[in-house]
Amino acid sequence: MKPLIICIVGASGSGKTTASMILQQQLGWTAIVSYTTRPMRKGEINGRDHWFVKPDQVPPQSRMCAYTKFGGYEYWTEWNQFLTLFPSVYVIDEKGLVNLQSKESTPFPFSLVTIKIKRDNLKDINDKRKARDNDRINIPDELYDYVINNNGSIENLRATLYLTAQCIIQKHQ
Ligand SMILES: Nc1ncnc2c1ncn2[C@@H]1O[C@H](COP(=O)(O)OP(=O)(O)OP(=O)(O)O)[C@@H](O)[C@H]1O
Repeated sequence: MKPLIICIVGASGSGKTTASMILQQQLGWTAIVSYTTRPMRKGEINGRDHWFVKPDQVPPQSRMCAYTKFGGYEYWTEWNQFLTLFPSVYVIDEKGLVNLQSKESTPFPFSLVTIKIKRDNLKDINDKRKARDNDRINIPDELYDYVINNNGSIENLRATLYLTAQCIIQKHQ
């Protein structure tokens, strides 16, 4: 069976990290944590939100699987991170997803499942983070495997993700 990577995409503050944590806690799925040159924000934890590294620690492209530049900072994962227990959850931006999709069959095959998280009224997100969303490319909703509206409570999100995960498991077993 091919490794299964669940890619979670969405605007800043839409709930991607929350969704990833729920899937890890609820289903025991592992997370693929990307490296970044972005400085750590308050409340973030190295190894949970990202692996935070200095610009001079960026490896050569040949070691990278998915790569994106977003808001002036680099984000990537390395091939060896995909050699884990599966399914794995991977919070990724649209450019990184397109990059990853282009590598789905090389150098070893894996299956991608894409989930878009949408949330209205992102009033808590500051302008700097909103401005960075201008760096994003638009992937139409219909090209995602699942689109989840995160406009209710976190409990609602938890319930929707549980059902979505059951669908994913059924399809890929
Ligand atoms: N359904 C919800 N109800 C209430 N709060 C929520 C809900 N979903 C997410 N949040 C809260 O919104 C904030 C942003 O969520 P989260 O960090 O998961 O977003 P994100 O998409 O990962 O953001 P970023 O891309 O900027 O890292 C967090 O404080 C989270 O607890």
